[in-house]
Amino acid sequence: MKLHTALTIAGTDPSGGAGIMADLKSFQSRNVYGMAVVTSVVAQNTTGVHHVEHLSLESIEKQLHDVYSDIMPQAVKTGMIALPEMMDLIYPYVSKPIPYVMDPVMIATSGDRLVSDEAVHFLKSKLIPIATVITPNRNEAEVLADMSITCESDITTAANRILQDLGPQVVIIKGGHIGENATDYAFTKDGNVRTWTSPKYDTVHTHGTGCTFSAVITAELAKGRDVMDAIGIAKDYIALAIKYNPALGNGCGPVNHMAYGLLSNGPETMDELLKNDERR
Ligand SMILES: Nc1ncnc2c1ncn2[C@@H]1O[C@H](COP(=O)(O)OP(=O)(O)OP(=O)(O)O)[C@@H](O)[C@H]1O
Ligand SMILES: Cc1ncc(CO)c(N)n1
Repeated sequence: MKLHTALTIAGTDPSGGAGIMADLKSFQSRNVYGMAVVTSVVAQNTTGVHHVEHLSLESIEKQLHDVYSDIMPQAVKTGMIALPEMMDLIYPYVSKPIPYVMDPVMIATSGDRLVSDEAVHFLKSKLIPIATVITPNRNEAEVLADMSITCESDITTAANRILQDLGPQVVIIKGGHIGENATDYAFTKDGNVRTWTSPKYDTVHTHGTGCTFSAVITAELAKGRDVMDAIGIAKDYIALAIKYNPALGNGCGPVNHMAYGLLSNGPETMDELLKNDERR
């Protein structure tokens, strides 16, 4: 059976809610073969980040080499890349001609900082310009556009600044932290704007929502799906994952990666899987 392939380059979460663990769960749920390069080992759980250890550049380089020299991913995403030197090293790999989703991770759901100021500068000058899609939340968009965002028109201004000054193909400003509903706004380089809205669930269990959302987009792009369709699937996936969260842990708990597959009539029916098998 032929499977599409996707790679995440990010930090870890031993409690399974965010980072690489959330990415691999998302890839798997979307029937994509997931691969992972670890940048930093993070001791964290639903209550916060408690310790961070960055892997050596040598280790990251060897992991990247082992993936790309053997199983070429059809799409790649980056999450927590804490240091500018790591970005330098990752740059040639994410510049390959496959979709690149960059989640500009800066701060964990718990409020803990995950990357240095210098790394944010590098993110803007190096990685964002070559990204297919970037997925900042409100705070991250404020840092990237260098302005505060308090209303819908600020979102448009910030997105246009990001597109013009930093140059990704598509910027999605996520509305998890803005407004009464959870509305996400996508702006493309060629002037298209689209929004997706779901109810905003009144819950603390949103640990790893950003990682999950961008990982589902990556999985769909790996299948060759159009960016806007990929975002629509990711939006439905995250809304159900939050709604049916398993209420785990003592703090901000993780989301439910099984909800979308169980509850939606997604395209990956058993029939389709079998048809793919026959085509092999
Ligand atoms: N309470 C909520 N109810 C419904 N959807 C939500 C809620 N919170 C976030 N979302 C959705 O989850 C996705 C991720 O957005 P969010 O703003 O939480 O990202 P983030 O802050 O980067 O996540 P993280 O906490 O992992 O860093 C978006 O599609 C957003 O609209
Ligand atoms: C490793 C990692 N990446 C991203 C986030 C953001 O949620 C997190 N908490 N941990």
